[in-house]
Amino acid sequence: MTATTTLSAITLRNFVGGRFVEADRAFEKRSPVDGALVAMVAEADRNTVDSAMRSARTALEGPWGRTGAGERAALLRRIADRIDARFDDLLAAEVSDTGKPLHLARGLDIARAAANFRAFADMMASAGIDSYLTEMPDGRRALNYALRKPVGIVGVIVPWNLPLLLLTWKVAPALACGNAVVVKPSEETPSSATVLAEIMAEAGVPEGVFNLVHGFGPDSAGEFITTHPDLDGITFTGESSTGSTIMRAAAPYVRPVSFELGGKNAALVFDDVDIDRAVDGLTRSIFTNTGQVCLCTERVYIQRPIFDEVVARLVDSAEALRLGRPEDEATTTGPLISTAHRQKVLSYLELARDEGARVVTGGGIPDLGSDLSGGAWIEPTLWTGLAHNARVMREEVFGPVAGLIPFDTEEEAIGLANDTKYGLAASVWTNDLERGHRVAGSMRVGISWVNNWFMRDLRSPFGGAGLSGIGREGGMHSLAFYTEPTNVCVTLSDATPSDGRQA
Ligand SMILES: NC(=O)C1=CN([C@@H]2O[C@H](COP(=O)(O)OP(=O)(O)OC[C@H]3O[C@@H](n4cnc5c(N)ncnc54)[C@H](O)[C@@H]3O)[C@@H](O)[C@H]2O)C=CC1
Ligand SMILES: O=C(O)/C=C/C=C(\O)C(=O)O
Repeated sequence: MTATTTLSAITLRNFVGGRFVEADRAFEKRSPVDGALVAMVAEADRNTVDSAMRSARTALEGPWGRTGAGERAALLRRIADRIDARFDDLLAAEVSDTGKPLHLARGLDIARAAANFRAFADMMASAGIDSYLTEMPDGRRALNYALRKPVGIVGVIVPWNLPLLLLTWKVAPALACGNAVVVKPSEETPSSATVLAEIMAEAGVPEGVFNLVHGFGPDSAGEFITTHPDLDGITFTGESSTGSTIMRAAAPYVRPVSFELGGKNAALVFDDVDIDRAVDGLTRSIFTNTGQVCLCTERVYIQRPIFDEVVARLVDSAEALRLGRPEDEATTTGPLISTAHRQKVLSYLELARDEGARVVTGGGIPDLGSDLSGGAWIEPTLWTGLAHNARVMREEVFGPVAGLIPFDTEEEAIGLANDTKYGLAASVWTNDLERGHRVAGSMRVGISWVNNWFMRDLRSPFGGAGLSGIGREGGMHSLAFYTEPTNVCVTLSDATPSDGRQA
């Protein structure tokens, strides 16, 4: 993506204080399908971010700061209804930015955006509060209860892989809890967030509660948000090293952060498994969204007696994937997000070869004809023959790739899967229920699936251990992050001394 000063064709603007505003600079968003220009995007400068922060503060100090949970839940439902009404606009926006297949964006990204608002509306409307009847040793009694208050202004910074899904996963609970937000989508995916800003206005979200600023990370909108003195908390999804940078920005102000970062997720395939089911699940877990989901599998450990068969079946599945234009219903797999990201993925494929991998399918740039030659296409790729400690088996690639490694015993497989600095997700494939529970429970990760992948319950904790993040979101975990409790302790009865006098 290139920065430019051409302003005449700006199509996507920043949304501050309830209206779209002008900017002095703009950048191009190009399609990863064929390199065509998708939009000129207004880049927010420091003043625009300042103004977003002021609008957010004004909203918090106004009627928004006094809304009840029921009122906010009703607002979230109106937003969800508007997402349904603008479904096709969101779909078009998401697909033109990412190049992902229409059916994927329809079934996953846009559907989840509405579901995120409805789920947190339900949770907020029905959530109780912490309360304790306290009995002191001397006989005094009190009622403790914790009021849930908004954190304040929350900076929401999200990546390009599941743009609307991840944005709404954070905005929905933040608004449910009464916060105001300043959000920055990735520079690669500005479109669906802009439609969401329109939806916020249509649904009646008060001015200043939802602010959208476009731009990059360092020395741009991302940095201006995370270093802003008036910010109260940061929620971020993206690369682990960006998480470190944002943590440093948060440190001087001791701001709460919630991070969902990278992964190097393992799948463990035992020889008692139903191979059809495992191959189907692994194919999805390696290649969905062209491998650009933080939960995707990049390491597959397969028990030795079925290793050759599973490898052959996975190769067949990878070769059956159809790369092509998103609007073609037969397309299973889109491009990577950009040619810059493809360069990174290709450098890992080169590294795999240098480290001694045997590439069993894929490994390069496909020839999809001259129409698509300007896109960020890459072949679904699998390799074998690498030791578990090879660099490419330890670092996140974030593409449609995986390394396949045999193992002998359950203990060995658990050790291999857990031998990583990441700790986001794992999947276990077995027909032995006891083993499924045992192995899934011993994974050092935030989410561990047995015989499935990416089946989500929005009430469950979501996040990662180690380099994969800090904290959890989802259900009550989101309500905990997006609120600041004030515990109130009220005396119910004073102590009664043993001789009967009042204390
Ligand atoms: N969920 C995940 O695990 C993801 C991992 N990645 C990996 O990260 C690599 C880089 O992709 P990026 O989109 O550049 O990820 P990133 O982590 O740099 O960007 C994510 C978001 O953070 C913003 N950002 C970047 N630097 C920032 C800073 N210093 N302060 C505040 N905001 C900042 C970006 O503008 C974007 O909105 C990819 O090649 C991929 O391997 C990318 C996206 C998601
Ligand atoms: O289901 C979710 O809430 C999130 C899924 C994926 C990511 O967080 C990611 O790919 O970054």
